[in-house]
Order: sequence, then structure tokens, then C-alpha cells
Amino acid sequence: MIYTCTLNPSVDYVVYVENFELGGLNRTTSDVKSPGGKGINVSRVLKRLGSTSKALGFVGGFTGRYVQDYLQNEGIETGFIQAEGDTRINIKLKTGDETEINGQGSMISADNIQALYEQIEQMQRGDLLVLAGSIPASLPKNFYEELTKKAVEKNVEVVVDTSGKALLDLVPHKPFLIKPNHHELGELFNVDIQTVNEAIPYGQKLVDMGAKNVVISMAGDGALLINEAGVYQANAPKGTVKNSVGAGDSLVGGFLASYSQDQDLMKAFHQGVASGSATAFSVGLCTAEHVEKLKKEIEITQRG
Ligand SMILES: Nc1ncnc2c1ncn2[C@@H]1O[C@H](COP(=O)(O)OP(=O)(O)O)[C@@H](O)[C@H]1O
Ligand SMILES: O=P(O)(O)OC[C@H]1O[C@](O)(COP(=O)(O)O)[C@@H](O)[C@@H]1O
Repeated sequence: MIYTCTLNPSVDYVVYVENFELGGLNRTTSDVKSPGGKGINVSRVLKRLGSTSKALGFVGGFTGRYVQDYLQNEGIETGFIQAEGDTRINIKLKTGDETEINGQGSMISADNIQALYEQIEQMQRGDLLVLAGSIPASLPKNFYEELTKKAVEKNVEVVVDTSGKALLDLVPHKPFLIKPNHHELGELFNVDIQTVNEAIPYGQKLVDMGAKNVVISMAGDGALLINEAGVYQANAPKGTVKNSVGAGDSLVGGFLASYSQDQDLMKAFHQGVASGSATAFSVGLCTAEHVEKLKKEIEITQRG
């Protein structure tokens, strides 16, 4: 079973505004609400690509109920733990530029934490746990490392999409896959990364430190997959970006949907990049049909 864990889910409120005026009264030309948070997006993409998962994490209040009901209506199994306070609302403002304002999230109690530990305790060898998104302020900063240690003890493979010290500290516990984007990769090592060539040595460092597979996503420049076998580069297909929120999560979802069926890393990487781009070119998340179409425009080349 694939479990996704979103410690800090959200309602994403995407608003399109023409001629945006800071400090003025603006009206939307359109707006879309959807459940968000990185693990939740991974579960939704898995479902669209024919794989099952169970969505875990902490939800609260009316916004939490919205997230849970939405997923259940899409046929996704959930095991959310009820926390105090409302699940956050994240604003994605589209004015030609993409501006994001992400909220803080619910208050997580010691009992909530214990309940999550018990869920990990029930997992089994062969299961896969996706830890994705930010850690709410009420949780310790090393919480992902704690969860990773517990999962690894149960022989559960861990996939992580987060940033900063929370990511760096868990790499020695040998996660199956981590997916920083190139900005997040640069932040880990205090450098500015703009190009594929600049990203490669830092991705290799993460492999040397323990990560089994590192995917570095680079938006319109595609992505890199780095592991002990080598360095592989995928181009991104060309298209018009409608909303790149969730593109990174879609890459992870597409990768895991394929890997859980075929255990073939190259096929998984190919599908992951197609899924990321299909989401970037859509208002919502990718569809299976769109992913299949874009796969034809992606080539993977070995770089080392
Ligand atoms: N402008 C774009 N054109 C084509 N594909 C894109 C674009 N932006 C994102 N993608 C696709 O989505 C993937 C993840 O996007 P990225 O922005 O790097 O992730 P994140 O959302 O985590 O920052 C990329 O590897 C690429 O496949
Ligand atoms: O937990 P964080 O880092 O605040 O991110 C949450 C946001 O990330 C998203 O999951 C999108 O992530 P990506 O664009 O990186 O794929 C949104 O749905 C959500 O609003």
C-alpha cells in the first residue's frame, strides 16, 4: 500500500485577477477551490493514474472536512487525524505572475502525534510512505526524520518532498526517493542553482549521503534522476502553463503510480515528468489521457 502523509493540508484557493492593483479593490475573473497539500496531491494523482493510496495527516475544522469529503468523493481512502483549529487556506494569486500565500495550519497535539506513530506502526514491509509538504509550526522541526526512522524500522520505503534542514537531516536514513526542485537543492547547500549542469554535483552529493534516488525538478527545464547507477535527464514538453501549483506533487504521483506497477525507475521517471507537465498545462491536476500524450514528447538521456 502507498500511504501519503500530509502534516499540513490546505484548501487551495486559486484566483485569477486581470490588471491586479496592490492596495486596490480587485475582482477575480475566475477562481477555483481544491484540496491541497503535497501528499494529498500525490494521492489524487495516483488515483487518476490508476493506483490506490491511503491519505494520512492532520485535518481540522470546516476546511478539514472539505478536504476529507473531497478525497472520499474521489474514491481515495483517508485516515486523517482530527487536530485543533482549521486546516489552512492557501492563496494562489494568478495575475500573469504566480504569487502564493501559504497559511500556518492546525495545532497538532501530543495525542495527534501518537495517533500518527500508531498508524506507522501498522505499516508493513513493501509499503511505501510519502512524506510531503511543510511541517506545521506546532511540530518539532525534525519530525520528518522521526517519521522516517519509524518507517525504516518497519522496512517501509520512504519518499520525501520537503525542503531545508527537515530534508537534509533525513537523507542518511536512506529514503527511496527525494524530490527537491532546483531552488530547494541550492538552499540545502547554500548555493544558487540555475542550470542542469550546476544541479548534477549536488544531486550526486545527496546520493552519497544516503538517498537511493534523487529527482531534481527544474520546471520548464524538465528534471534529473540521479542514483548510484548514473545521472539521467528528461526534457519537459513545451506548452502553455496554466497553473504550476501541484506540478512537483504530480511528478511524484506519476513516478510512484508507474513504479508501483513495474518497478522500473526509467519508466517511472518518464511518467513522473509527463505528469508534472500535464498538471502545469492544466487548471487542476493532470489526467491520465494528458499524461499519455505528453510522454511522447519526453526523451530521457544518460548524462553520466
Ligand atoms: N513551465 C513548465 N513547462 C513544462 N513543464 C513544467 C513546467 N513547470 C513545471 N513543469 C513540469 O513539472 C515538474 C515539476 O515542476 P517544478 O516546478 O520543478 O516542481 P515544484 O512544483 O516542486 O517546484 C517539472 O519537472 C516539469 O516536468
Ligand atoms: O506545505 P507547503 O510547503 O506549504 O506547500 C503546500 C502547497 O503545496 C502544494 O501542495 C503544491 O505543491 P507543488 O506546487 O510543489 O507541487 C499546494 O497544493 C499547497 O498549497
